[in-house]
Amino acid sequence: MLESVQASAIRVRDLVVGFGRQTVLDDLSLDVRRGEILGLVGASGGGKSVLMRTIIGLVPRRAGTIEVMGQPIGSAHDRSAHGAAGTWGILFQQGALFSSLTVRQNVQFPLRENLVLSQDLMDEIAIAKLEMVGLRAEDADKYPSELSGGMTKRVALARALALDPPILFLDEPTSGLDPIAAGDFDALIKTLQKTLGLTVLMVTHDLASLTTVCDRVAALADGKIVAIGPMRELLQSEHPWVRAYFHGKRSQMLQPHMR
Ligand SMILES: Nc1ncnc2c1ncn2[C@@H]1O[C@H](COP(=O)(O)OP(=O)(O)OP(=O)(O)O)[C@@H](O)[C@H]1O
Repeated sequence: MLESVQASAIRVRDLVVGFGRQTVLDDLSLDVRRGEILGLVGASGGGKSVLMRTIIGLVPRRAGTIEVMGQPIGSAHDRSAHGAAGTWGILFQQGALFSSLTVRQNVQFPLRENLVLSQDLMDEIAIAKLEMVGLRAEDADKYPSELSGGMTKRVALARALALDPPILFLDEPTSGLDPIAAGDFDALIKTLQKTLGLTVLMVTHDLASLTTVCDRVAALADGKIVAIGPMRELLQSEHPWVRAYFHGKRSQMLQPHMR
């Protein structure tokens, strides 16, 4: 396949990240291809969030290089959560909407922070983003406390998409949702990938998401990516942690056909 088709949206090489005497990421390399949804799995405390936070420049690194859309990412702390000029949007684990702001104001927050736009235009953009994630214009004046868990995630997603970023980081997007809401959210991510051409890096423990939404899955163990590929390849991996993760008792109970 042509190099340009396979070009990386995110390229990580020989990354080392640690805190004090603890090394969390140890010579880690990873490519996220443009336009793909890459799922990231790993043990609890294994460094998935640290990897994501390092890619967006929030955590300093000890060694290694990171490029996002061909641009080197510095090790500094000076990046906003929406990336330089909207390079990425982020959906953090808790959704984290501002409770004192309405849905509309939450979605407009990155616009206010990064651009100078008229209120009318910002209102138009907010409604367009809400509709994009399956919410109605009527929801715009609600406060976060008036939303269901699924709606909260959708508003957080609309906010992450406010600046039309080419890359989306999702940290356990379906955690806390019932299986139907989780399935709907997965379908939404897939639709956004197709319609907007988004590249998505998604930390998830949700086996259904890994199977149905992710083009490839990467497994993080011992501070490195120990396996990467389509789900069917991960299921064949001989790596002990990957085997334990996908073929352990709990996984088998949930997905008997995966054996
Ligand atoms: N700012 C920090 N200072 C010190 N140690 C940290 C910091 N951030 C993360 N760590 C440590 O790095 C390790 C990896 O944490 P991380 O949050 O990336 O795990 P994770 O794989 O995302 O886990 P989970 O699936 O439970 O969310 C943990 O041991 C954690 O205590």
